[in-house]
Amino acid sequence: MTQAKIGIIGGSGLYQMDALKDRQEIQIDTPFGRPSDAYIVGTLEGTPVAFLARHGRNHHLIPSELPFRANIYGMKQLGVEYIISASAVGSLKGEIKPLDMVIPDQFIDRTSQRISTFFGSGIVAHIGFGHPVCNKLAAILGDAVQSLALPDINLHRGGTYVCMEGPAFSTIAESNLYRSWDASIIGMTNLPEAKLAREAEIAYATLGLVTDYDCWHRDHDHVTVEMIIDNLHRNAINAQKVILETVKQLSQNPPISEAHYALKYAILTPLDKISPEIKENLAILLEKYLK
Ligand SMILES: CSC[C@H]1O[C@H](OP(=O)(O)O)[C@H](O)[C@@H]1O
Ligand SMILES: Nc1ncnc2[nH]cnc12
Repeated sequence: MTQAKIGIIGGSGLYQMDALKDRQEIQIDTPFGRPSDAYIVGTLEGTPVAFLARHGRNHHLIPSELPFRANIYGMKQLGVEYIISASAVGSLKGEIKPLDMVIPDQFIDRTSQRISTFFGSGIVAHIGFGHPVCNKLAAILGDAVQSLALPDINLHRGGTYVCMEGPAFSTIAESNLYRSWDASIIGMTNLPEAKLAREAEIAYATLGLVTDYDCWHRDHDHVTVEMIIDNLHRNAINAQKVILETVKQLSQNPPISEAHYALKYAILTPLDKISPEIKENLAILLEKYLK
């Protein structure tokens, strides 16, 4: 199978990378089912990357339906070691305005219907998740945004992303609750992805692309898809520039991330007590520990 060390997950509005050359569509089947769509593997200015549209290219999957495990496992099968995730988010702070970019360093889980682990059914592992984002990848992403100096767009390094279930947006009471927790942005997808990426020993960082002020701001209408569609398009153009620059910097100097050895001390079940079936299903995650 064609391999790529860098994976890109495109969210709402970002369904492809225009600059991707030598494209190959790769359909992958995983022990956790089919990913959201085919991976588009190709090169960005000479660097191999794998792109996946999180909701499918035609945006046909709601956040609760996303096959998160298959998406991350598929990336692992392609040899991905770094995932750059692009996501539309609502702002929970006055100083974070639509079209700004936020690189969160924390998450709060408000989901209820997601499977966020590869483990269970006979194998127990507990990864550390105090720092859910790879700080080295996040720094490269932030430097890429800064080096582009996009007019009128502020970069916010750090901040807490609230991951809600959706698909309906929040109530005012919920939005104000998250504000009282000092959270910065809200979305519906990134937490399960970040957790599974960590279990798969893939460094993960998010480029949050702000589309709205959710529903808490007195001077702004409550978020609707109709209201944010224009911002989604503008963000998708900016996101592609940032991703291109990030890939350039990352390929020149790929850092070793703590994510790359997240499973080293995480597995509690003795390896010789793990069934052959589990070993086969999780082969790609466990192979370096089973040698
Ligand atoms: C654009 S409306 C809400 C939708 O957008 C975000 O998607 P993604 O994170 O994939 O960019 C949010 O999480 C919701 O799924
Ligand atoms: N206000 C919001 N709430 C949840 N997800 C979002 N994605 C973009 N804006 C959002």
